[in-house]
This record gives sequence, structure tokens and C-alpha cells, in this order.
Amino acid sequence: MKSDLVAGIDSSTQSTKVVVCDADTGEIVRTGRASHPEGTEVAPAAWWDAFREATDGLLDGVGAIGIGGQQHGMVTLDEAGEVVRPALLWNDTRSAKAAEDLGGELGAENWAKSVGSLPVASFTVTKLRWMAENEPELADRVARVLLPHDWLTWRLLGQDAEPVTDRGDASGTGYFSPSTGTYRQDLLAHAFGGRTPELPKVIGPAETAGHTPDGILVSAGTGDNMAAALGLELVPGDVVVSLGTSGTVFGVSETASADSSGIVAGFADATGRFLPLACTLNAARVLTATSAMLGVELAEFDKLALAAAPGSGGLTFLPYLDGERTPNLPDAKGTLFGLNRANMTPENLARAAVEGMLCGLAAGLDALVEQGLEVRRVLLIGGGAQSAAVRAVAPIVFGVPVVIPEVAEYVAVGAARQAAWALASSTEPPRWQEDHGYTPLEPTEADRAEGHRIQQRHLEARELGHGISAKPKED
Ligand SMILES: Nc1ncnc2c1ncn2[C@@H]1O[C@H](COP(=O)(O)OP(=O)(O)O)[C@@H](O)[C@H]1O
Ligand SMILES: O=C(CO)[C@@H](O)[C@H](O)COP(=O)(O)O
Repeated sequence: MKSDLVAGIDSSTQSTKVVVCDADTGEIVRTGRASHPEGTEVAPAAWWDAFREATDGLLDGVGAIGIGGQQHGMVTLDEAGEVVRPALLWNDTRSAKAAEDLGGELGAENWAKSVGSLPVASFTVTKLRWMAENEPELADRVARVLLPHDWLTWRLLGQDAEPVTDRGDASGTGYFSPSTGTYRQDLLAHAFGGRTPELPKVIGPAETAGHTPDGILVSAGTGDNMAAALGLELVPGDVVVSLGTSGTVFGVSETASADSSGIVAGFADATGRFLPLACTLNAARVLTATSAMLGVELAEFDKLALAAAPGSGGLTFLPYLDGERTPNLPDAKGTLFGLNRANMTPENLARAAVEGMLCGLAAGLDALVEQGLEVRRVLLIGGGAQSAAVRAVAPIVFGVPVVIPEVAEYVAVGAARQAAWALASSTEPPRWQEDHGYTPLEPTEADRAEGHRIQQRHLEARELGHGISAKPKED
């Protein structure tokens, strides 16, 4: 008997990626891709165009489809369902002051307790405050607020459908409580100048959002990091480091987290559990920007970085090229420390870029451990994980075994797995991965010591350059 096919979509910052999988085994049978426009402010129609281009000719025989989308983006609609202004994306930092104000008005402890996270410029709630203050006439027209994946799901269903979301993506808004699974309308109204736009209905992990006009079942969808966790069939002890436009480090947990330092965001996952996560604004693009500066292709950049010794001859690169989110320095610029005539080589600079990018995530990993997350090994995914230099340096900087799962678009795979789950309407999602089964890259004792030194220098440079404490504060 021919089994059903399911499609998963990853509508992330730089592109839309599609996988079509066998619903029983997860085997990937077709893939597609289309680029998104540059910029941190994007018309949602561009995601729809990219969806259509990426799925062109791929959906024959597909019984269900799920969408994983970049988190946090603010999509505002008027009464007629028309977009009020281009969406502000997670990496748009114009709402930094609004974030600071909201933090001050309600207090860090309060935010952490209410929604599991502190509002930083990435979060939807801060973008709404920015809009209320800077575009009040447009804000008055907003009848509904959606996230990128909510909007795409709704567009797929047809505009008479009721907009839906899931608890994973909702947990990145700043007005949803992951622990109670309900919206905090009071926080939304507080941020948005008393306005109370409609929000999408939060449906369960295996619920059906509806059907496309062609009769394809559409699942709830979720945020891209939650979809990656679903695609990797993440279990406790496995921590993901994803190197896309953003760098993220996260793991699954049975309990909600509430980090009032703001380093760890206490998100929900796409299965009913939780997904504590730390996110940097600067990941794979640090590598592409540095290789462009050095005038070399990425393969040559890798060779340069691998030719330098660990520690980059004493160079420390704080790669805050697009500002930074963790640590919360939205206006920061990149800084290179420790130059002398002997160490100013392309090799050291390439390696310092890799080490600097990974050190930001190692600090996030430490914060997750402080929140009680078990870390047995790191699974390295995303575009940047294709770099040979990143693969070699990661075990040194993280100090734990690093596994590189077979190259695949795990966000799209997770969205497809959610679609298969909704199609089967089973209690548990289908098992697709036996085990990652790949030989971990184990750091030696000497690697761990070197990694510790590199990380210490990174934290000291942070303190020197940006006046922030190198060590987490004691309570
Ligand atoms: N071999 C490589 N070395 C370094 N960076 C790479 C490599 N291959 C792809 N990338 C980078 O990965 C990024 C895309 O990763 P991806 O996970 O698809 O991002 P996103 O999901 O944010 O759109 C791009 O910036 C791309 O240049
Ligand atoms: O803001 C976050 C996580 O909180 C980002 O991880 C976005 O979800 C964008 O993801 P990528 O496009 O980098 O995959």
C-alpha cells in the first residue's frame, strides 16, 4: 500500500525550505528552496511568494503540511485582514528602548514569572510598544496580531479560516504564559497603549488547523527552533546548537524555566513540554562576513581557520556585527581584541571569528546548565554547521561531545513530522529517527582546558569592551 506523503516548511530569516517526507518513515523524497528578501522589515507577501516558489511542483500526493517559521516577527492585520505595515522581524532592534521600558515598568522577576522570559528587542511585545509610540495611527488600525508562521498557516487555509498558532511559537511573543498555556491579555494591552487586538487561537501539538482549498490537512505549525527540536526528536541530555542567521542553544525540559537574568528564554516546545533557549543575533553571517572581508570563499575560510592554533594567537573577536541579543547589547558593534604584529594573520582572524561566534553560544549553554538543563552532548545544526572549521572548534569551545547529525533541514523535517502526527491523529508523533548514531567528536582534557581559556578571554573582552559583568551575578 502506498503511504501518505507529508510536507514540512521552514520559513526562516533568509529563505523558505521544503521537505516532502514519507509519513511513516520520515524518508525525505523531495526538497525545495526559495530566498527571502534582505532586511529586518519584510512584507509577509514575500514569504508567501517564497512558499509558492519553493513548493512549486512538490505537493503532488501530499496529505498534510506543517509550517515552522522564524520566531517573534510582528505581523499586524486590519479589520479586513490586510497587512497594516511590513512585519518587523526578530532581528530588528529598533524596539530596544521599548524593551528596556517594559522591563523597567513591570520588573524582571515579574516578566520571568508571567511569561518565562524578559522582553528583549526580538520579542513581539516590544515591537507592539514601539509601534504604539512611533506609529500610533497605524497601531489604531491593528485588529489582529500574528507571528510569521501563524500568518502563513492562515494564508494556506484561506482567509475565511480562523487564525491559529501553537504554544511553542506563542511563547516567544511576551504575552503568553508557557506554564499556564494562556495569553496574558493584560500584558498585551499594557504594551500596546491599551489596544487589545485579536490573537490567534492556540491549538494542541497534534491538532489540525484546517484544510487547504485543495484538501491538504494543515497542522498547527510552530516556531523554527521548536520545529527543529521536533525534527531531531530531542530527548533530555541532548542540547541543540543551531547556527543559522541566529545562533540558538536549547534543550527540552519537563519544567518551565523563568530566568530573571534574561539570558535564557523560557519557551514552550511543540510537544507539550518546554524549550529553554538562549539566542544570539550573530551566527553564520559572522563566518560569511569574515570570509568576504578576507576575500575568500567559505571553503578557503575554513582552511585558514584550521591552519591557526586554538586561541587564534591571542585574538578575541566579539562578533556583534548586527548588535547583540545575548548578551543584551542591541546597539553593540563588533570588536577585535589582542592584535599585535605577529598575530595579525588571515588565519588567526578566521579562527577568531569561529571561536567568537561559538563562545557566545557557550555562554548560553552555561546559562542553560544554571537553569538546571542536563547537557550530555551537543547536536550541531543549521547552515553554519556545514563549516569544517566550526565542526573542529565546537568540541573545544563547548567542552562536551559534539554530534553532527546527517545534513538535513531539521526545521522543515520537524514541521513535516508535526503534519504526519496530525494526519495520524495519534497520541505520540511518529518515530522517524532511530538514533543520531553518529560518532561524537569528543574533546580531550587538553581541548577542554584550551576551550576554557578561550571562553575566559571572550568573557573578559566582553567586560572590557561593553562594561558588562563577565560572570553571572550571584542572587
Ligand atoms: N559551509 C558553510 N560555512 C559557513 N556558513 C555557511 C556554510 N553553508 C551555509 N552557510 C551559511 O548559513 C546561513 C544559512 O543557514 P540557515 O540555517 O539556512 O539560516 P536561516 O534558517 O536563518 O535562514 C547562511 O548565512 C549561509 O551563508
Ligand atoms: O529569535 C529567534 C529565537 O528566539 C531566532 O532563532 C529566530 O527564530 C530566527 O531563526 P533563524 O532564521 O536564525 O533560524
